[in-house]
Amino acid sequence: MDALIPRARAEIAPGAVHVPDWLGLAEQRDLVRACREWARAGMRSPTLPGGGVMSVRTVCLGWQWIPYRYSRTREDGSPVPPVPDWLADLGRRALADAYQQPADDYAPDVALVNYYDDTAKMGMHQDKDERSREPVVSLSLGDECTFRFGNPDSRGKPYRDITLCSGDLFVFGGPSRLAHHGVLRTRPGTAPDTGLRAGRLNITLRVSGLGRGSSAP
Ligand SMILES: O=C(O)CCC(=O)C(=O)O
Ligand SMILES: [Fe+2]
Repeated sequence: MDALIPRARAEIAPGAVHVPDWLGLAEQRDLVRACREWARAGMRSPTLPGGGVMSVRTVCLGWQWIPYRYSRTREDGSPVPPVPDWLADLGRRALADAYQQPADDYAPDVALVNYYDDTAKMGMHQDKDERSREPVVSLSLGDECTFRFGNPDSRGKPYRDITLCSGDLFVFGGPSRLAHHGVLRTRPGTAPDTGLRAGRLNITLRVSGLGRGSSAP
């Protein structure tokens, strides 16, 4: 993005807030390093029930998201490592800053780390496999993308297309918690020096509402 034009915090829809440049470069680099560590377990492209394979590659913390449910174990049967406390703390700080009110009770227990290569995208969908309707916190790292944020009723209009850059925060909750959203495209070569060689990373924090000991619904 053109750094000469500061991008302002914006409410994209009721309960959906974009906070540009929320993370400083040092924090972005720390997160990229953490993602690289989590990715050592292997990042996979989820297969949809219809047989399609997503272009995004994902590694999960807390609960494994398998379209369209959650599991305590990964594909190979190994347990999913928990969301680290520092990441949940970051989620609380993000929510408080986005909504400009305390968020001490926010306790994300799911983190999806999505990696987009230069051609990956994500179709319009709702995040609705959680039992909780607590807000979703999303952090972007690496290349910019065009993010489409719509409405809860359909994949179509009204929606808004915004650019998410490295370090940007996007939160959606309240009336927008079940809004459809997707990633239309990334823009290769637009990242600052985050330590990521290519592509885009997105960390999505959610509250599963599934409880500690429970199994997937
Ligand atoms: O990559 C993004 O910005 C969005 C990711 C997303 O919507 C999801 O993982 O459900
Ligand atoms: Fe999503």
